[in-house]
Amino acid sequence: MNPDICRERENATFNTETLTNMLDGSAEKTRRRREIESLVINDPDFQHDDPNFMSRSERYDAAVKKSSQMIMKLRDYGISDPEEIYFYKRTARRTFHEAFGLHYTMFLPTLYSQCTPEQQKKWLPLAENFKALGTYAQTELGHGTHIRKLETTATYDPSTQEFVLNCPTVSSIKWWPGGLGKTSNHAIVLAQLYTLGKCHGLHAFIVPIRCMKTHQPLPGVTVGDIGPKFGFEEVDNGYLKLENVRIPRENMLMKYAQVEPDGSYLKPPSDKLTYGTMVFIRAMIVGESARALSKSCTIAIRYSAVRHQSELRPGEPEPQILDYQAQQYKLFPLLAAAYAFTFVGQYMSDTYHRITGHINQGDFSQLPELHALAAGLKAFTTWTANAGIEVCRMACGGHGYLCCSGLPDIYVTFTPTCTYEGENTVMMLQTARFLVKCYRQAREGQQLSGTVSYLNEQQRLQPQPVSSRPTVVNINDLASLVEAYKLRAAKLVEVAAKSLQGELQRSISQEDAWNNSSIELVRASDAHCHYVVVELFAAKLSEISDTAVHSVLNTLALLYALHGITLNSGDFLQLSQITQRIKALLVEIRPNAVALVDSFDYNDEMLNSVLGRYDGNVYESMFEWAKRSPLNRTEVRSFIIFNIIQKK
Ligand SMILES: CCCCCCCC/C=C\CCCC(=O)SCCNC(=O)CCNC(=O)[C@H](O)C(C)(C)COP(=O)(O)OP(=O)(O)OC[C@H]1O[C@@H](n2cnc3c(N)ncnc32)[C@H](O)[C@@H]1OP(=O)(O)O
Ligand SMILES: Cc1cc2nc3c(=O)[nH]c(=O)nc-3n(C[C@H](O)[C@H](O)[C@H](O)COP(=O)(O)OP(=O)(O)OC[C@H]3O[C@@H](n4cnc5c(N)ncnc54)[C@H](O)[C@@H]3O)c2cc1C
Repeated sequence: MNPDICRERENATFNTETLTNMLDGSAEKTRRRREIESLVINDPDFQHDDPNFMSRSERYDAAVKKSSQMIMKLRDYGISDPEEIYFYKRTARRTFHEAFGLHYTMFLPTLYSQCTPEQQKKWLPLAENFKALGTYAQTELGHGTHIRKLETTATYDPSTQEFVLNCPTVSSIKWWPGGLGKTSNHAIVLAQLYTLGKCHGLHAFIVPIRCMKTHQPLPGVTVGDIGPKFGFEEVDNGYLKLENVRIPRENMLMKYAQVEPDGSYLKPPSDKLTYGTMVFIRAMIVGESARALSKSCTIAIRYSAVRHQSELRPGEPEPQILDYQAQQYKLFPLLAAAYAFTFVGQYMSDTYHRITGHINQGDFSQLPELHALAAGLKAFTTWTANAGIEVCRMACGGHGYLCCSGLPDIYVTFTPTCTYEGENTVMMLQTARFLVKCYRQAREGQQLSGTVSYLNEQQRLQPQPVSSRPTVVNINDLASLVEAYKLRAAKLVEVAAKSLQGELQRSISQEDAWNNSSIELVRASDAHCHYVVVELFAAKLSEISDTAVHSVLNTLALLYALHGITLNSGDFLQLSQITQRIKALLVEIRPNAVALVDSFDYNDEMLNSVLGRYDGNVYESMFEWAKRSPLNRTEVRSFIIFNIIQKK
């Protein structure tokens, strides 16, 4: 064990196992998680070479094999709990997505949430036994964000009681769905529904695309892979062109809207229920932001504890780079954000399941807030985590740029979360739409609830414009900082609402007024989400009984809140005092930095990083990894080429 990393662990002021248990929910949950992870770690079938040594095709083939093995093994182990399946899979797939990913994350959830009981009786056994292997085909070449303008059509033919699906233009070709290129034999296709000559907008249909016996594309189906991407090499994102493909009427997902055999249309309680799967994934991505950022911090902080470089005091040995204030200022706010997002991810998941429970009982009243919260937190956390992974990579110097560091793979796998499932800017504007509506309701004296109730508070406190009030904070008191974030959010929501109002008074259209206020609208959503994150971090602290753990997390929470103020100093005051306080907090966190990342409890296999190894023996393992590179399988390669050139 590297002596530096040993010393770091000896210096910790809290028990990492206590914090790990808290993150898992209990000591028993930690034990069970580790037990499941060890099933993968000790399984020779999952001890394979680094995908970075493979071609794209080899990576895809290996991913399909792994997905298949996981299905069989989970069955053999009798593991059926969704959370335990997730622990098993995330250990086996390490940093990468799996070939069957869309089947699990979007195809199955759509069947669960949008099929009638009769449809579930038919399709769930097929899908749960992987006879029907599916994807979620919504995006087209011409439209990803503006889904009301998607062009694929599903036209009802009452004479045969079938829908006829068509992609009438090049821009209507389905493009991007994961698992579409080679893997899936079915797709949930989002198409404009036409019946009795009228268009009823976007609805979901189960469309067979390949023969379940031969896996060949079915008649009228053109399907394939869209080619190499920035990352996601294990996933065959594909294209799909449908030409007069007929499906039975019963293949329209009819839990909320129906088409009768005669073609008459029965509309849903809300036309946004078709969008339900997207809300689910957005809510789940918040937790993925926490995991990607916490893995990156684990790698960068452990490496910074064993890397010695440069000279801090003349004549002294080279210090650990973790002792540089500049290195601490890069990494510790991200460590704080990783903990913050872990708690927000838990809150978002709980809130999603609570509200969808009400929706399943027919109460749709909280759907707008769920949509706004999932959209905003997905954008807020992925933008922060995306930038943070890059900071962690660069904080590791040249070795961070090596694939064996794990950081490039984490980055290229995570970065599309800022785009898919709702492009982040668009998502922030969706949240802003909800905030402006709530602001206006508060002004009219309506009582708000949930995460926007502060808009009532700010109205009651002082009727004059919120934006005129100074923000004074006690920079050592988290509750005071939460109030500052709340006031900032209220201010920026008011600024955005007043910008809209001003634009409208210039007698331009609602739409132009909206577009001309987009900067303020996005900033208002960002401030709202930032307040929610800080508030949830503070709320979590109140649940922690262990004084040592409470103390170290309180320090992280103060750092997260104060650092956020420096990033948005225009919205707050007292900058110099805050900078000094931040420096003092960095010093406080320093002895616990490694213990804090240890508490995330990522085993080396899942971390997949020679820099972030638990034992800190970085250089030895880097050299071993490099020697396994395919280019090193032969000594004389470029020399032969060189000789050929020389002889010409
Ligand atoms: C288990 C872990 C999983 C995590 C990892 C997963 C890995 C998987 C890898 C990749 C998967 C990627 C899959 C995809 O990308 S699928 C495609 C995703 N596409 C999108 O997200 C499209 C984004 N665009 C939209 O959602 C919409 O176009 C829109 C931007 C929201 C606009 O929609 P629309 O034009 O209809 O709406 P308006 O803006 O006019 O608003 C009208 C009212 O509707 C409300 N609204 C909008 N959307 C929703 C919704 N989803 N739910 C509820 N309500 C919604 C909106 O608030 C307006 O309400 P109001 O009352 O103000 O009128
Ligand atoms: C790795 C990956 C996996 C994917 N998997 C799937 C999948 O399985 N199934 C599926 O259906 N799709 C999938 N997608 C597609 C994804 O959902 C879309 O790319 C995403 O919705 C963004 O749409 P777009 O690509 O059309 O971008 P656009 O909407 O064209 O965005 C381009 C730019 O325009 C801006 N913009 C657009 N509209 C507005 C607006 N109203 N106001 C302000 N600015 C605006 C955006 O902010 C952005 O900067 C995947 C994408 C990726 C990268």
